[in-house]
Amino acid sequence: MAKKTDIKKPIAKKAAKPQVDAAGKGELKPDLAEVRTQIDGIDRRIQELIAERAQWAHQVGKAKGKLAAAVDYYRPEREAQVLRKVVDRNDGPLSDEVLVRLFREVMSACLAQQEPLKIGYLGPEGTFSQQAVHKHFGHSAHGLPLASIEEVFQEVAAGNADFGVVPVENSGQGTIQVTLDLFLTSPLKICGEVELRVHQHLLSRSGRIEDIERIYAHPQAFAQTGGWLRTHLPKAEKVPVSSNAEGARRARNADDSAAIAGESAAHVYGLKKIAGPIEDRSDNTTRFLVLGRESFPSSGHDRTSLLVFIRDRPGALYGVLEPLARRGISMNRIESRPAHGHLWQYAFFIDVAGHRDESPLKDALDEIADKGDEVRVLGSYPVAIL
Ligand SMILES: O=C(O)C(=O)C[C@]1(C(=O)O)C=C[C@@H](O)C=C1
Repeated sequence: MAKKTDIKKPIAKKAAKPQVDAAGKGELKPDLAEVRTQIDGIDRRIQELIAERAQWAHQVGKAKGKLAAAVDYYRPEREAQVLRKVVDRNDGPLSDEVLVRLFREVMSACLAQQEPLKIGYLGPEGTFSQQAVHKHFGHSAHGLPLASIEEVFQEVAAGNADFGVVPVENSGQGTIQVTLDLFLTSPLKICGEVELRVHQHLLSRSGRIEDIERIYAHPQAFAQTGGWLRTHLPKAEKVPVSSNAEGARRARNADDSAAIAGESAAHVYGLKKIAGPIEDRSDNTTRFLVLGRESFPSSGHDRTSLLVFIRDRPGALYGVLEPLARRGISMNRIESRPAHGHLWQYAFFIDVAGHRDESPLKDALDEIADKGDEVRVLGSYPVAIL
């Protein structure tokens, strides 16, 4: 839980009066009807406050002037600041995760008053990408399931989706290379990141493990559950498919088939859970990036993704990293990919702390650009909040 900065307020103005319990053991318990009266009163106040907040959010919309579309009202840096304040104020009993989720939904609904945002993601429905969309944009945003990560890039670039959500790395399996490669040629900006705990489940029509001869899953899901599968279903045929939800869709049609997918796919495709969670590592987390067409200002706690094309000369990579290190800028990721069209030349994807418009990162980027290496800022965006 967050650092406590607030004085704890009473939960209700008037606490429910305790009573002696029916069994007469001397234990005090509150009167149920009175507790419910208190809850009714609080609910009324919460509802009034949510309505009042929605009216103010509408005023914010007007203050921004007459803008063309919903996408112009969305402010990721402001949302991050609102959520950080929620975490900072939290004094329990609900967890930071729960409160952030609730406040995200409130903001999502406030923004959708103008018009819901359209968010492209790797479909079909029931994928972890869809869960990431809900986690970051709330349920008032309109999800647009697309056939491939490439299509997510294309639809955002063409303006058919306001933003896109694409997976970029998994804590156990590493980088999703297709995503990085698409940045080599895309003009899109990264304007957010989402971290999602990924829980895999074995799902089938009957829910009986003894029926299973074939398993459908995305190659990443097979990699994340290899240990469990070797122990429990060593003889089953493994069929790789384009997404876990696609596997669930196939498993729906045959009693001898199962899919590895998230719980939401079980609901969407009417499957039963055979076992889960079955991932080999309990901290299995996937990081997603939010793609947009614009850059946003600093939120006060940001990360910047850079794409650096290194010319073939001694110490070239050092020349890029040294100005960052000298200023104490921490780097939490570096990844190289072959630069398209240049044999044996490499593009480096580097994530660093800070925002491109603020010192010390701004000064370091100016210095690197002066040396002649090509540095593209893919985006500066708020560090993921829970
Ligand atoms: O503060 C703003 O700019 C708003 O539009 C309000 C609000 C909110 O509900 O707090 C709604 C949507 C934006 O993405 C950010 C914040």
